[in-house]
Amino acid sequence: MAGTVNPDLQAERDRISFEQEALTNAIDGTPEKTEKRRKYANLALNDPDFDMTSYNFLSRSEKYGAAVEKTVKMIKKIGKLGITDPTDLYIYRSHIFPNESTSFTLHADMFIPTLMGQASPKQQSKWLPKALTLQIIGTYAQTELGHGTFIRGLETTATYDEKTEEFVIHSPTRTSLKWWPGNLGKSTNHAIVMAQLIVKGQNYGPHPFIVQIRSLENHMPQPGVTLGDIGPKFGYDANDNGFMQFDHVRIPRENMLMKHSRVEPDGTYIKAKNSKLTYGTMVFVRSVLIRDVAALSLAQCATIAIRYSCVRRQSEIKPGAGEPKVMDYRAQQAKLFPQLATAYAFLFVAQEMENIYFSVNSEIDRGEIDRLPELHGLSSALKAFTTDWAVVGMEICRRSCGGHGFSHCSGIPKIYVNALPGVTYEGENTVMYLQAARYLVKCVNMAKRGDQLPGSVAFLNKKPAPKSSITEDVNMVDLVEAYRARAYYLVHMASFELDREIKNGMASYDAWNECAVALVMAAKAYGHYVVVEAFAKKLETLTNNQVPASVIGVLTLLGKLYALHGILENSGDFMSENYLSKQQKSFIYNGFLYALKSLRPDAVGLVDAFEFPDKVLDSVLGRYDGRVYENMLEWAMKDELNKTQVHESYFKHIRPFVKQASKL
Ligand SMILES: CCCCCCCCCCCCCCCCCCCCC/C=C/C(=O)SCCNC(=O)CCNC(=O)[C@H](O)C(C)(C)COP(=O)(O)OP(=O)(O)OC[C@H]1O[C@@H](n2cnc3c(N)ncnc32)[C@H](O)[C@@H]1OP(=O)(O)O
Ligand SMILES: Cc1cc2nc3c(=O)[nH]c(=O)nc-3n(C[C@H](O)[C@H](O)[C@H](O)COP(=O)(O)OP(=O)(O)OC[C@H]3O[C@@H](n4cnc5c(N)ncnc54)[C@H](O)[C@@H]3O)c2cc1C
Repeated sequence: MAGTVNPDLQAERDRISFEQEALTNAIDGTPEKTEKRRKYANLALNDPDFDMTSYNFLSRSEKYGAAVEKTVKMIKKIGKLGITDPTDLYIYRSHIFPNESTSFTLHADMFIPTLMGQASPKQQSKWLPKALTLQIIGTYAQTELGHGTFIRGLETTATYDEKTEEFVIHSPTRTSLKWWPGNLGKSTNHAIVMAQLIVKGQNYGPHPFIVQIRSLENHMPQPGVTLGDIGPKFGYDANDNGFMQFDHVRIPRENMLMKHSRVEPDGTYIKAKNSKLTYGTMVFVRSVLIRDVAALSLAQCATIAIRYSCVRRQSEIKPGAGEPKVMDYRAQQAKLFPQLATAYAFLFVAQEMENIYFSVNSEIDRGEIDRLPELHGLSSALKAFTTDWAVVGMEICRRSCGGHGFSHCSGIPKIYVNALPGVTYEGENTVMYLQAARYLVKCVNMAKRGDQLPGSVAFLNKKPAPKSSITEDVNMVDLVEAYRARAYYLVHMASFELDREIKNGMASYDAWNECAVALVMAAKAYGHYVVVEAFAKKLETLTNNQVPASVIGVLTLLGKLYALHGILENSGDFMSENYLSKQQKSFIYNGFLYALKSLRPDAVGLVDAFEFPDKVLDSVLGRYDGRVYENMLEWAMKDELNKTQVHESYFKHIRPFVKQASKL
């Protein structure tokens, strides 16, 4: 019956043990934040102007065209509605473009943040009003055909000409072509270009420059600029990731973004307090990705897979007793509940990362840069750790939907391919782990000298107990301590290996490469520890804020499940040096099984609490009403192949072939 909820799903909702609204508030951060999210989400969702053809049935060019059309409509609405706060804008946008790029994604997420973080106040007053009102539309053009990771290896040059007080932007080689920048192929007319700054023959390294790349009149490339789209990709269809070549393009001196370092008219170079401040936009996006790409994408896939698993019936548990919901198979719970718990864990650690980002950033704005290394180390580790696990988890969710998980009707492929490049962009994950490890190794040496380490690395100041105190009644405190111990030992082990190679006469750079396996393991263990600890801290905060006990109860189970699952998956680490005994390992295993069983009745409630609207999930399998079978056929009929009964290729190829074959 249309309009009613599938009784199997309704039965799940009827037995939820906790106060769902309070949990939703905890996910959002506060009740006020929930209210705000709902307000801006509903503005987008209830607007008939944004009811467009389903994304899944469009060609790449149509997807791009639809994105441009929707983007322009959205911008007009934003003006009318007077939405200005970045978070409100983000909520509004993400309900119009769920798991898709807008034509101005890079403009909003990197071009404007770069102007805010890298331009001097005078430059900001010139460029920001134009950017905020879309008189200019920009992207962030750093990566080249030959170099993405190694920014110091970029080949694009910005050579200062003192006579004209201009920079000459040039692409000297084929590998220096800018390659990948989002929205560069077709949409934008300006770019922040990262180029090697050359003044009086001296190279001062990569710096940001603002360059007009297309005419504001007819959108044709500016003289000396060659532009295009880089072609089809694994996903990200609506985004016109592009290429760009410069042939001695002149820009005024004032177009170098000069908040941190400057070039005076006479060519005098004034260097930044820390040259890595130039990389600030990447740190910002890495911090944001943890929630907006890793946590939310995984939470959406878990929602789809768990709802569907409560509607899907298959096989038998007890012979002859009928087909159970696939959610009732313990093996299905063991696949999906850890993904659900991970989504929660990533949402909570993202809240912490956001607080740290803003606090360190305001210190930087005051000229205090002491905490920059921690911000870089932590955001690198968490960006890599959360995106790595999110894509693994999303694939597990997809498989848990059986065959239908492979269809776009599940909604999972779209979410997955949108999140997948998060493991590569903004710093390839292995490279990010190694950056975090670089910081951790330094911290070990500082701790050895007796320095007190800050925030997330303070754990390196105190040697953990040699044995875990985990008992049969596993609790969050012991679990956090186990993760702390694992991170401590793996970081020390990597640091020890490095020192040993160097003492044995190896050059430090070769030793670094030799020890990369241990260093990556150490950074992963650090990321894992930070996530588990953030979960425990969130539980503490919620308890202190008198959140209902039912919510604390179910979240504690989820927190434990996340931590227990991680130990089972990495038991070698935890059992080395007998930190965890065989008996304790059995406590962990039993605790895991207990958590699966205990969470089962609340599974649907726990995903409903995320409040992803159907329009965002765009999933027949994960519909709120659970009416999956009633809608699959209708969905499939939208495909172009179903527009005619007999495809034209039959007349062109099959019929002539069959006719000919029948004559033989
Ligand atoms: C948190 C805020 C929440 C806000 C909420 C408000 C809501 C607002 C809404 C916002 C919208 C959100 C939307 C989210 C969706 C986002 C989608 C965006 C689409 C993204 C598209 C993709 C774009 C890109 O990919 S851009 C290109 C990115 N490229 C990279 O990341 C390149 C990676 N490489 C590097 O970063 C470096 O080159 C590196 C680190 C690998 C090495 O650099 P190096 O120059 O070779 O340096 P090295 O010699 O190794 O190190 C020297 C020294 O410097 C330290 N270091 C390096 N980097 C940094 C840094 N960034 N900061 C500080 N320190 C740094 C390094 O550790 C060394 O230190 P020492 O050991 O002490 O010498
Ligand atoms: C969808 C998408 C959107 C993008 N958008 C933008 C954009 O808007 N603007 C922009 O400027 N760029 C953009 N990029 C580019 C992106 O930032 C780079 O691809 C990314 O930083 C990785 O760099 P790379 O491609 O050079 O990888 P590589 O560095 O070539 O990586 C290849 C392999 O080498 C390994 N490796 C490299 N260096 C090291 C090392 N030091 N130690 C150990 N292993 C190493 C890596 O781990 C990886 O396995 C985008 C990319 C994608 C996929």
